[in-house]
Amino acid sequence: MEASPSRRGTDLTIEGLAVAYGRTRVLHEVSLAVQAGEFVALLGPSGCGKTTLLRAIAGFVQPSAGRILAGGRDITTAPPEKRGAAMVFQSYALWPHMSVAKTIGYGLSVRGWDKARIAARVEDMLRLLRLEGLGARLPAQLSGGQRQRVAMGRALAVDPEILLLDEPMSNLDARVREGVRHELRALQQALGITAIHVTHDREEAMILADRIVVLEEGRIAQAGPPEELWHRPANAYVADFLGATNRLTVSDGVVMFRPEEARVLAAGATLDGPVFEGTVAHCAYAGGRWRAAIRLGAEEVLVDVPERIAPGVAVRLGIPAAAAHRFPDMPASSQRHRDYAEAG
Ligand SMILES: Nc1ncnc2c1ncn2[C@@H]1O[C@H](COP(=O)(O)OP(=O)(O)OP(=O)(O)O)[C@@H](O)[C@H]1O
Repeated sequence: MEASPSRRGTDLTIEGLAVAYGRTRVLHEVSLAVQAGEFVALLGPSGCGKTTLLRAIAGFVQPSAGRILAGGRDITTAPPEKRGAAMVFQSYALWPHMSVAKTIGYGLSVRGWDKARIAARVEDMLRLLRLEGLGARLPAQLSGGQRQRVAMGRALAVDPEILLLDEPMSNLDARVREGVRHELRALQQALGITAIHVTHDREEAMILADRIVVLEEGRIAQAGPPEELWHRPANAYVADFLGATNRLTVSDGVVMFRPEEARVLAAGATLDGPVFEGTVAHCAYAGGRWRAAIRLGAEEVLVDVPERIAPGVAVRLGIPAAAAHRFPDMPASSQRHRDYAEAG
C-alpha cells in the first residue's frame, strides 16, 4: 500500500547524538536521517541503547551532544509535547481507572480541546483501531491486543508527525503479534506518518520496516533496507544478529551462515561456495526438517537437513557463495549477544 497523498509525517534528522546516564555513555555520536513517512526499526540486543535513542527523540532524555531536527526545526531542547511526536510504551502505560474513550482523548483535553471535538475525534480513533463500542471499558476489561490498540489510539489522537514505538508488541502472544504487525504497518502507511520502532525481534523489524538500524553498544552497526541487511551484513555483529549464527574459522577470518542456507552435499556434488568436512554430532527433528549439529574440528555448526543423519556419519558441508558471509574476525561482543539473538 502506498502512503496517502495526505501524508502528515515529517522527516527527522539526528546528528552526532550522544547520551549518558551519569558517567555511563549509552549513545555515541549517533547520526541518522529518517524520511517523512518512513518506517524505521531500531534493532539490537538488550542494553544497546534503542530505548534511550527513542526517549531522546521524544524529549524524555537530554543528549549531552548532537542535535535532533524535525522537518528542519531544531527540537533538541524542545519539551516533549512540542516535538510533534507521540510515543507508545512497551507496557502501554494505560491508567487502570480510566476508560478507553477518556484514555484516547487524554492528550486532547490536555491541549484544551472542547468536549464535543474530543468526542468526535475519539470516535474516529475507535473506528480506525477497530475498538468501536469499547469506549466505556476499563483496561482490565480488554484483551492484550485491544489494550495495545488503545495505547496506539492515545498516541495517534493528537495527530503526531512522528510515532515512536517502544516494543509495543512484546506483551502480546505470538499469534496476536502477527496480526498486529500487519495492522500497524497498514495504519502507518495509510496515515503517512513517520514511525520509529524499537525491537529486539529481527523478524518484526524485517516485516515492519522500510529501513532497519542495527545498534551495537550505542553505535549504529548498520542501517539499510531489510533485504540489504539480510544479504549483505556489514560485519559479524550484524550477520549474527540477523540469524547467520554459525561461524567457522577460515585462514583469513570467519565465514558466517544461517542453518537453513547451508547444505550437506551428496558424494561427488560440487557447489559454488566454501565446502567443509565434518562429522554429525547429533540430529533432532525440528518440524518438517532435521537440524544437524556438525562438528568440524573444535567448532560446531547447526545445519538444516531434509532427513535424519545418524551421529558419527562423515559429511561434506557446503555453503552457497551468496549465503557465506566472510569477515576478518568476530568481535567478542557478538558472541555475548548470540543467545539473545536466537531467543528473539
Ligand atoms: N535511567 C537510566 N539510568 C542509568 N542507566 C540507564 C538508564 N536507562 C537505561 N540505562 C542503561 O543504558 C543502557 C541502554 O539502555 P536502553 O534502555 O536504551 O537499552 P535497550 O537497547 O532499549 O534495551 P532493552 O531492549 O532491554 O530495553 C543500558 O546499559 C541501561 O542499563
